[in-house]
Amino acid sequence: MATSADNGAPALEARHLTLSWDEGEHVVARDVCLVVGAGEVVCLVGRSGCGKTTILHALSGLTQPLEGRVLLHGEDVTGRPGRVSYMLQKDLLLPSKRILDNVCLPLVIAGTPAREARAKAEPLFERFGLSGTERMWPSELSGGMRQRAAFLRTYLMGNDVTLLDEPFSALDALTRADMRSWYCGMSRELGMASLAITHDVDEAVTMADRIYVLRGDPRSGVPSAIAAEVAVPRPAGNVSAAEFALTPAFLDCKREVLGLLG
Ligand SMILES: Nc1ncnc2c1ncn2[C@@H]1O[C@H](COP(=O)(O)OP(=O)(O)OP(=O)(O)O)[C@@H](O)[C@H]1O
Repeated sequence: MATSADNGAPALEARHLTLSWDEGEHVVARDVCLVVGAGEVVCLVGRSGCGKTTILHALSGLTQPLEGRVLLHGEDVTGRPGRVSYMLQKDLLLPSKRILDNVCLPLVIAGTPAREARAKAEPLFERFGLSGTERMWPSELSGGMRQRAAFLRTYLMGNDVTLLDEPFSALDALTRADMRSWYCGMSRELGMASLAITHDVDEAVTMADRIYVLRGDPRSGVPSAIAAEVAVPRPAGNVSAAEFALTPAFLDCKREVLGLLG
């Protein structure tokens, strides 16, 4: 696992988080520990309702854990929002703004003059596969292109840790597969630390370097916990995600994760 260059600490670390949505009345997850290094894509998988989003909220600082700490490059940021990027299923592009102005929004909100923000964003359009869309409206773009624009907007927030809450699930199957490959390549290339939650085991094995398996049933009073950490045997060289999905290594890993989910 890669660590940040400056102090050797992981980009993101959760230490013994215990979480609740109602200040301790109902515990959703207990003693959650995980790390994500720079240049890594990590998935957190678990059945619906087991507490994945609750964990992501705590990691983003939107909520305060009952116990435990969240560290960014070794710094305690527990309960402090705004330090990591957060990608949702919906792209949340503003329909009344052209794509260039949409992706510039975080910079403009942070006080960067619009002209300067555009100058910073424009050179990135090609890298994000968005060339030619600068002057277009969100309604003119396909779902995949809109999602790329949302990723560029997130990237411009300047955080090197990104949390993803099932960001591809609103896309059709083919676009979803393309976007996963594209995103993971981009995230690794830029040295970002990405943590994605999903209940789709195929998606997790396709995307991740490592998978944390979350198990429990908080609705029945059984708080979730990390049952295991599984390393994904990523194929060497230029093997496409579709080809990887047909290999024994992929199927073995998928079987292991499904077994752990119970
Ligand atoms: N405000 C709330 N009121 C009642 N129950 C809640 C609230 N917030 C979370 N929960 C409960 O906490 C548990 C965890 O919810 P969470 O959304 O984190 O799960 P999840 O794994 O992300 O689910 P999904 O995959 O369906 O999105 C669920 O059992 C849910 O019912």
